[in-house]
Amino acid sequence: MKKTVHVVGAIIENKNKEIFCALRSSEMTLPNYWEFPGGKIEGDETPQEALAREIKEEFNCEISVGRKIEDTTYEYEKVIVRLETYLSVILKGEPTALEHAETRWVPRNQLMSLEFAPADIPAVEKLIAEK
Ligand SMILES: Nc1nc2c([nH]c(=O)n2[C@H]2C[C@H](O)[C@@H](COP(=O)(O)OP(=O)(O)OP(=O)(O)O)O2)c(=O)[nH]1
Repeated sequence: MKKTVHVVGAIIENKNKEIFCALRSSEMTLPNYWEFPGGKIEGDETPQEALAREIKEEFNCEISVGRKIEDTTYEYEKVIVRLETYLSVILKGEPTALEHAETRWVPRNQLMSLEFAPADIPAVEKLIAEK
């Protein structure tokens, strides 16, 4: 049976209403797809705690986690991913990509021009529809 992993992604928005998007590197699982950065929830972490930890680990900055945007489950070839995404803002620091291949700040109406991981598409569509 396929394993289900519970993943959280941060939809970080700046003052210009742009959203922080990160390109998974060729060394990561699901390489070369754009994503909302984050990762798997560990132990008894809340989604908010997991997100803050992952963003600190992967981008060396501090975020504040706000409202939930989407909660979708997507079945990949080898794994089932439950992805919860939360709107977030940067509290401290500038995000520096420590593991990702590239990062970009993108206005909502241009999100579709990036090739997002399939599990992220419902969140992308919701963000575009909101504005
Ligand atoms: N972080 C994140 N992962 C996503 C998104 N969309 C999506 O399908 N995924 C998938 C990719 C991975 O299979 C899984 C999370 O992996 P991860 O690489 O971020 O987390 P991790 O460091 O804890 O895990 P790993 O790659 O070492 O196995 O969820 C997304 O928007 N953000």
